[in-house]
Amino acid sequence: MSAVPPVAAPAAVSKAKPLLAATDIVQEYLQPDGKTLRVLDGVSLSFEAPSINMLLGASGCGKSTLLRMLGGVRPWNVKTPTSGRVEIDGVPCEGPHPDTVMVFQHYANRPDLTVWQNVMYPFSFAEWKRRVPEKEARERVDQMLQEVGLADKRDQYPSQLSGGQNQRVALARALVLRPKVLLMDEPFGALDAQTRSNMQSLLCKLHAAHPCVVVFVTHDVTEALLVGDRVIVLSSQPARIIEDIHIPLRQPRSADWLMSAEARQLHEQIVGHLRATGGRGNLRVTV
Ligand SMILES: Nc1ncnc2c1ncn2[C@@H]1O[C@H](COP(=O)(O)OP(=O)(O)OP(=O)(O)O)[C@@H](O)[C@H]1O
Repeated sequence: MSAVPPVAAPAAVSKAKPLLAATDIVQEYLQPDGKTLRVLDGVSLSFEAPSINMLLGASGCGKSTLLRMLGGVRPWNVKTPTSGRVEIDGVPCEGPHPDTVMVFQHYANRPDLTVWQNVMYPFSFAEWKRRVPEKEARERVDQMLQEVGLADKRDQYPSQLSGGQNQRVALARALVLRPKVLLMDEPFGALDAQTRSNMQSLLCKLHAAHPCVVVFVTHDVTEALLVGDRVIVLSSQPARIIEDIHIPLRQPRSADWLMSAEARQLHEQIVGHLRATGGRGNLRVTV
């Protein structure tokens, strides 16, 4: 009998840990009537490389719940997540993480601080004092204000700024920390169309200069297509992932591209999913 030739052992495949990963996430909330509301149902997502990832879904489906969870923000009286896990760089994320920052629609600028002081503000906390020497922090703030186009407003207060300018301050305060993960909850939702478009372009520019994983909640399909490298669509409550689209064309994407056959097909696909989920209102479709 001839000997069976030895089979070569497969080469070890080294797989980099994702920058951010959520695995089998279930979130349930106890309702005032004693019933349990399941909001997220087995959501798994992983983000390997710097990219802008848009999260779309009907109002109330659980987008903010998922986003806050990715940032380690836990409601004080609720076990979050009910089951499943979030990891940053392969390490379980149990609470707010220094490499993760959040930007909200209501930009949370301190009214008693100037623009410069607002962007410098995170460096007043012990963790950031330890991480970044004061001289470097000041240089970073000056540089960020240049990048967001607010160098000439550095001594003004938030009440003296427009909504778009205030959101630039919030974005500068987030990116000055050079985060690995930037979580954005409808950051441009309250802005007029022109300002919103300017902010979308600015975000793409800033992201190219400061690569990180951005997870961006929006109701706006056009915004998702213009800004996102990836568009993740959630079903209505309880949320599951029903579509995960990678957009190969690099930003900045033009309004002309939105009229292309490729963009129109993607738009129809996403809107179709959102409509099929029964989208309880609040779905903005702007193409
Ligand atoms: N701490 C909590 N306790 C109880 N229920 C909660 C809590 N936080 C959120 N919920 C419920 O979870 C559901 C999802 O809320 P969430 O804010 O995550 O949705 P969303 O998709 O971001 O909504 P929207 O698009 O309207 O902002 C809602 O029904 C909400 O009432």
